[in-house]
Amino acid sequence: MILLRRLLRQPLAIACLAVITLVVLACVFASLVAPYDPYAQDLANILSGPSGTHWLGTDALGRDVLSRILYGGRVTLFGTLQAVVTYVVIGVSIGLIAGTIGGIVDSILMRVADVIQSIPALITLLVVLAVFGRSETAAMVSFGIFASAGLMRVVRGVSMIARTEPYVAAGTVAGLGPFQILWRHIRPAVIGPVLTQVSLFAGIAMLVEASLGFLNLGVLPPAASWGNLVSDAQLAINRQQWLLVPTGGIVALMCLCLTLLGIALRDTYSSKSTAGGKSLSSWRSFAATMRRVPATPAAAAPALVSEYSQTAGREILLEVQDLSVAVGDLTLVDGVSFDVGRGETIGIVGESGCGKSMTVSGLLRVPPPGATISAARLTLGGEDLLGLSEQQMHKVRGKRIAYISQEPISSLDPLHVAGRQVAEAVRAHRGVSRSEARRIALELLASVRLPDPEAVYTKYPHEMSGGMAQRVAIARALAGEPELLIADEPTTALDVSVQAGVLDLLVDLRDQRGMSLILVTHDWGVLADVCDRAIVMYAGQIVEDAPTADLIAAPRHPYSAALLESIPAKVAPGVLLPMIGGTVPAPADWPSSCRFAGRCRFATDDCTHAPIPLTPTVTGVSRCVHVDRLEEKEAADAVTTA
Ligand SMILES: Nc1ncnc2c1ncn2[C@@H]1O[C@H](COP(=O)(O)OP(=O)(O)OP(=O)(O)O)[C@@H](O)[C@H]1O
Repeated sequence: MILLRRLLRQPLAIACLAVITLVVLACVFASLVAPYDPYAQDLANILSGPSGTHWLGTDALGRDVLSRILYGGRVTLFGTLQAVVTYVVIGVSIGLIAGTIGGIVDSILMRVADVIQSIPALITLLVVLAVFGRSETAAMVSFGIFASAGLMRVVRGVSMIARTEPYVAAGTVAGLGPFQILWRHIRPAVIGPVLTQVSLFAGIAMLVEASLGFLNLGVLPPAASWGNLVSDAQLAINRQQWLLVPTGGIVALMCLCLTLLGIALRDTYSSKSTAGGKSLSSWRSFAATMRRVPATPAAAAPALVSEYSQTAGREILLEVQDLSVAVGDLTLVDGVSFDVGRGETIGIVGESGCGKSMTVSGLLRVPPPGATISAARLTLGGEDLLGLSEQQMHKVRGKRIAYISQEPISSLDPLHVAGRQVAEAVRAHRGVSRSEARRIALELLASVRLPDPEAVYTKYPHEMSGGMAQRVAIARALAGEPELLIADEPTTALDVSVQAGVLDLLVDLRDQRGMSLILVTHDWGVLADVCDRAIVMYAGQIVEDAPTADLIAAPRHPYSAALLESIPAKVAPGVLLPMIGGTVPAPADWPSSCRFAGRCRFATDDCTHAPIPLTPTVTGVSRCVHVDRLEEKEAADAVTTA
């Protein structure tokens, strides 16, 4: 609808649509509008030229040219339609299959397309006509098949790109099935380019049909088609040149209008396209299986046996052990282990590129293209998520574990109103009727404190502010009544004035619903205010995991300490903000020993020989051999302060 509305804002497109519609209707209803019988001859009035009685003149047998154009149009338009339908059915279905399934299926289908495209279409048409006894239907269907290879490539390309759109990934994580994703999100992305291609192809197919008629390979005289009318006009050209004007003109006019309409559609479509973005959003929408690996005791155990994990009465909801994400030989997340208790909030903190988002992608089993995930243990409420098939995991995502991204607007599909996207998730998870889903969606929009849920329901993402869109995304995440909500930097892209409101909302929803929260953040203020426990990540590993208050008061890893020292709020006015020298190394440069050693003021030779395991500290766990030096420093600082 948006496409149509935008198209109708272009005068040239309106004119082309009007001409095409008028001509098609006049041909379809030729028996009502044509002034004469197309076969009626008036031999006393041949090649007469335009007159009051014959507006477009008569042909060499005195037949009315206007009537023959209208009746002949039926044949040409029907032939064109046959080619277009074949082109669309084959091109769209194979393009969608190749683009959404990918892999070997895609390779095979694209090789088939290569073969089809390498066959010379016109020569093959002549063969088809010879074999099928001049059947125009066989010729036009064959032409549709040959041309469909081009459409296959277009649809495949668009659906591959659409598959990586943030709102498609968000839909997958929200628990929508592959067919719902295909119908709701990929189909609208494909419609624009398909309509453009169809319009351009229809012009070409019409020319091909007219050429067959011109060469007397289509319907035979006295039946009319636009092609054989041009042929008749050409035969009479020495006696009456006018005849070529209406017969050739109608073909030229229709081809021109179809081509201009195709160009207008293309412009409309490309101005509508939206940009993608980073995070889970730019990742693959159809998730991966997960490899089970044996636990490595040194890496996994300490995080799970820390004093905090053993707190009496603490009920563990999520347990992650030795989670790794790799792209080829490159490990991006390296043996991450932690757990989340029911109703708890865990913060994951670290500089950009430390693997926070990738850890979340691993948990959800939605890795970036080409990445593999492995873990020794992954359980939710005691259920082994590692053993689940992708179909079963799909039911967990969105329903039991929900996700909200840092890009609220791009996580919503620009083509659907907000309420519909929330209602769609409600239906996917609760299996209720449309009207019930609408009612629940309105309730959810109200629960995220949107002032006028009815009005928000009908808004498109581009009509919303970032804060409003994030509340809609949260409402959608709540559709499945999740036990765990993962929020990847949920306030980063928002205006400072609305950040606090969104965080308060998350905390209130957590408390009201008894949900657990995993917050990925760069912001220590958020950690201090909201999180029970903080997990500090550096270069794909957990380097410290401790209750937030303890970690902030006395960090047990030099990286945590350095991050805390560089918080602007902790630095006195006029004093230069301490910065951590250097940057996080790229995954290919991660050493097997301490990864922070190159930037660490405590680094010694001990740090650069062998992998450093996580070891228990008085507050949690730390991956540092100099924890005692940090503790000494803490004691010295305490004395100085006193
Ligand atoms: N598709 C990919 N292929 C290869 N490497 C990738 C891919 N996506 C991310 N990476 C790398 O993985 C590492 C971890 O990235 P990740 O996005 O998890 O970091 P992050 O801590 O979440 O950063 P940010 O705070 O900027 O979101 C980075 O070095 C990044 O360059």
